[in-house]
Amino acid sequence: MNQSPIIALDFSGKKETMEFLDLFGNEELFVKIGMELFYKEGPSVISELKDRGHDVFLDLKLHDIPNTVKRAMKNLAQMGCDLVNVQAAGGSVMMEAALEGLEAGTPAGQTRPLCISVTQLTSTSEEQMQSEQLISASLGESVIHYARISQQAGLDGVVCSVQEAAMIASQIGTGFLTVCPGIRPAGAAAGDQKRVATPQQARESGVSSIVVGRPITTSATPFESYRLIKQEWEGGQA
Ligand SMILES: O=c1ccn([C@@H]2O[C@H](COP(=O)(O)O)[C@@H](O)[C@H]2O)c(=O)[nH]1
Repeated sequence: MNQSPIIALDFSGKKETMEFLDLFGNEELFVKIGMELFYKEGPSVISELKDRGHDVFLDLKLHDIPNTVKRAMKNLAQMGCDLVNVQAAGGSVMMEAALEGLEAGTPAGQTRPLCISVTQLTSTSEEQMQSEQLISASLGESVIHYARISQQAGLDGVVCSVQEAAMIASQIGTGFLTVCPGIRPAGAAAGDQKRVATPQQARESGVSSIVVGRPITTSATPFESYRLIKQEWEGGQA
């Protein structure tokens, strides 16, 4: 998978999104479309981003009965995105159905989008998980459990925080993707994120990919902020 930081394009519409991306010149990016942008603009925003040469993570976090997820994934597979996701809480049968849908919808001669599951949102604290989801395990145990059933269902990886990535790599294997939001350069506001880490901590923890939104999208100089985060993530010169 493309190792560049994944930029979360949490914008209200296509115009604002494309004006933001124009600031990056010809840079080939890995971008993430979430619910806000996709529900406003629909599939056309994916094809426009692909035409611009970007890799696309469609972050809709599907969570429904297996039949519904399978049929939805069949449609998503035809949109040309590179990475999609589901909620692990939907269960292993739902995750298997997601993969069946992706296989069925992928055009002949193309490879299916990678599919990962969300374990515990990076905006969730252990206290909140235990009191609101009534999970008595630790947050780390919950994430590992979800990662394990996701791998058994055939998924390619998980969304988790940097804090759980090394444990997943040691218990499940380094080939299993750990895609980590909640990334904040030192001193940046966490906002609604609870389990945060810097790009350097992400690199040192061996995560597969980082997802970064507001530290880039709300920056006065987005390309410069992206460049610095990428440099810290890669551990070298920009
Ligand atoms: O557990 C999760 C799953 C998804 N996200 C998404 O990542 C970005 C993070 O944006 P920031 O502005 O850097 O906080 C956002 O699009 C979320 O929907 C996540 O944060 N945590």
